[in-house]
Amino acid sequence: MAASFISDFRLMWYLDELKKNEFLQFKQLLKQETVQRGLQPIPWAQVKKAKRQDLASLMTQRYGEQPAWDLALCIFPKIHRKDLCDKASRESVLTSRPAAFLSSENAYRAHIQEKFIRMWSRDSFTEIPGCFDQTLTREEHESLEEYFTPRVPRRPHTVVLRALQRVGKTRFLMKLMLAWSDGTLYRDKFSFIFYLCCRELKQLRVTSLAGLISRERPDDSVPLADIVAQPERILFIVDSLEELECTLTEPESELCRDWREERSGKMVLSSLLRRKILPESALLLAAMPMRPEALESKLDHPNMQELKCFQDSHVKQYFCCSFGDRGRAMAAFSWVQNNEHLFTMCHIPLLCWMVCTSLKQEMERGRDLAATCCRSTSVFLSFMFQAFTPKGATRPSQQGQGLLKALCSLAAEGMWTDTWVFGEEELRRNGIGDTDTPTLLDLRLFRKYSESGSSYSFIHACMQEFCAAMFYLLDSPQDHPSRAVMPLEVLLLTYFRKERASWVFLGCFLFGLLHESEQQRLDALLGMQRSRELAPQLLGCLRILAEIEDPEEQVEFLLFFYALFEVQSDAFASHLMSSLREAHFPLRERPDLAVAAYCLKYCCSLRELTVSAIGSWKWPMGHLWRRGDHSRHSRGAAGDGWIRIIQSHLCFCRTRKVSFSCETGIFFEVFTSNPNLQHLSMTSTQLSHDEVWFLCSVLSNPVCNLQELL
Ligand SMILES: Nc1ncnc2c1ncn2[C@@H]1O[C@H](COP(=O)(O)OP(=O)(O)OP(=O)(O)O)[C@@H](O)[C@H]1O
Repeated sequence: MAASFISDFRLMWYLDELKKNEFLQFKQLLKQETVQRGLQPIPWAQVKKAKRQDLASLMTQRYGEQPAWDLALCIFPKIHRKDLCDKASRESVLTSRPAAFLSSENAYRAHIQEKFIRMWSRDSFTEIPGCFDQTLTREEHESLEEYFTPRVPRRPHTVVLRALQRVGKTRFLMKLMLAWSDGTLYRDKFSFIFYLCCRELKQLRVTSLAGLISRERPDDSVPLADIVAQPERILFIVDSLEELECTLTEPESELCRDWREERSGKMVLSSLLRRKILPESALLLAAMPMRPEALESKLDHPNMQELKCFQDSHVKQYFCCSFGDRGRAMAAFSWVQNNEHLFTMCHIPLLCWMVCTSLKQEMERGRDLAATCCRSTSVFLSFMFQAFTPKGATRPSQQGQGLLKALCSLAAEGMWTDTWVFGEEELRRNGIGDTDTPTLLDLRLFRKYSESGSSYSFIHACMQEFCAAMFYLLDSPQDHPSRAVMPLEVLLLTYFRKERASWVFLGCFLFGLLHESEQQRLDALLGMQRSRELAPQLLGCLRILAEIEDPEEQVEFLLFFYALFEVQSDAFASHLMSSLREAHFPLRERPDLAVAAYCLKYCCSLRELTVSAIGSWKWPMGHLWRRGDHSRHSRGAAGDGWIRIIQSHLCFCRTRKVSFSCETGIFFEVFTSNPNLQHLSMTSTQLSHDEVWFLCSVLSNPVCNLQELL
């Protein structure tokens, strides 16, 4: 855009930004200001009736372009619109730059646009045309603008976007880059935005910040030194921070002090994040919530944000678009919505795609979803079955079964060696040949880890966990090519003791595969009947765990509960749970409630129960109770239903000691129906005013037999 064009219309554009009352004040102050400066005032009658465009012309004609502009800049702060002066000074930096600078900037923007459009289409099999596109929504746009609006004057900005794995962080950053490259975002804020992906950075043994920037610039007509001379106009985006395992605790002496200094990729990044190089630049980091640990304390006043990419409405929209047929889509959606586990899964786009793919195919084959897709294990099994069964066949070919076996072997090795990205050697060791990788990519089980190189990962960590669980049904760990792979008993202990943070669903999948209704599908998929042999062994391990002394120290109850929930065997659950005397578990997300409700039903000998509600999940206390109307209960949210089920289980059990450390008193009501409950601990519980009222009313209830309240 020509600079002269901008200056001709500049005053009018700025006056356009004023609200009606601000524009009136501007006119009043214009009169005073011209008098004070000894300038000849414009007749008030003309000023009074002038619209914004007219006033801009009157001022420019009477005083000349620059003096008219200076007058306006002096008036804006007086009407509390200093932001317009700030905007003007930012723009003047932009327009005063030499033509070479502007053309280099434009070339860079064009390069970014091309690069990110290419990246977008590379990994887009989950995308639904016309459903989610490359444009930022209005809300996304507003929050991104807000992130870099000064909160603390003169402090450089560091924003951290946290979100779970595969939730769509990179996708969001791609949209940001595209919006910036076409001039709709941060136009006045940043001349350059550099996107650094830790996945790629990890592969660089030696580099410098200069090197990282140069990799991205197609034209070097402007020396790099000129670009970094204005660091406040640069934004660095760092994606997948957790990949680099950058602890940000490296000794200061090892960090770079200059953007040209060479170090490992990790050290250069650490120097940038710890503000040793280009400290005035802005930073936007995307990372998983807890990785690296205590990130917040290691950065300079970071603005921590949670990225919510795929919400309930998106899940619904995704179902509608991917099914095509609205009736079927809505049937499948309401089926999923009533299943806490599947619905939670669907908030990760990739898993939502997987759920839709499985449900759609099961529905097309006329199968009952309640029988084929009711738990996470069954959905994964459906997906696998469909992926490996050729069109028109009823079961996988022998060759397919061989590949599946190799895939499961790879997954098991990955779990034990904490590997999520596999190179050619690991693939070959586990029996996956060069010709198999395109098949696995086609089946959407694998994805290429980075554009360059030949490393692969499962499409989602859950998929790796599922395949690892299947390995134990397929093969004997002693025969695995890697000695790291341990026997089943060790796996279960490791899982239930939560010794490995990255093992989230492994144990659940293992037990889920034992479910009666999976057996036949599993036999057909694997071409053998090992699951029946394994069942007693697995259940025996669970029994040992349930009977150990001091269980709280030894196992994570909730994981144990989840495993039982996946098996869904009443006989087994009651056998294991009926002797359980203590249970201690946190409730973090909505599915935890369903699982706890299922298991507590069988805990008839429970003596002590500790339930803590942690995390940001909002407890629906408001639905359950309103002061002055204790009898009315609304069951709006699905979670309310589970709370009521838990309450009703607690009503019947002989629990005497109930140690609650909830953030709210959602279970208080049980004290009004079960006199066996005699002890309540609420240390570190913070009750709202309403909840205190509720507790008082519970305590005065004749059925309440509380003897001890801590
Ligand atoms: N709105 C969406 N609609 C459809 N698919 C999506 C959407 N958002 C993300 N995806 C898909 O989900 C997958 C993961 O997305 P993305 O790589 O952006 O997530 P991430 O959080 O950056 O992952 P990671 O944790 O591996 O860094 C990709 O295959 C992407 O195409």
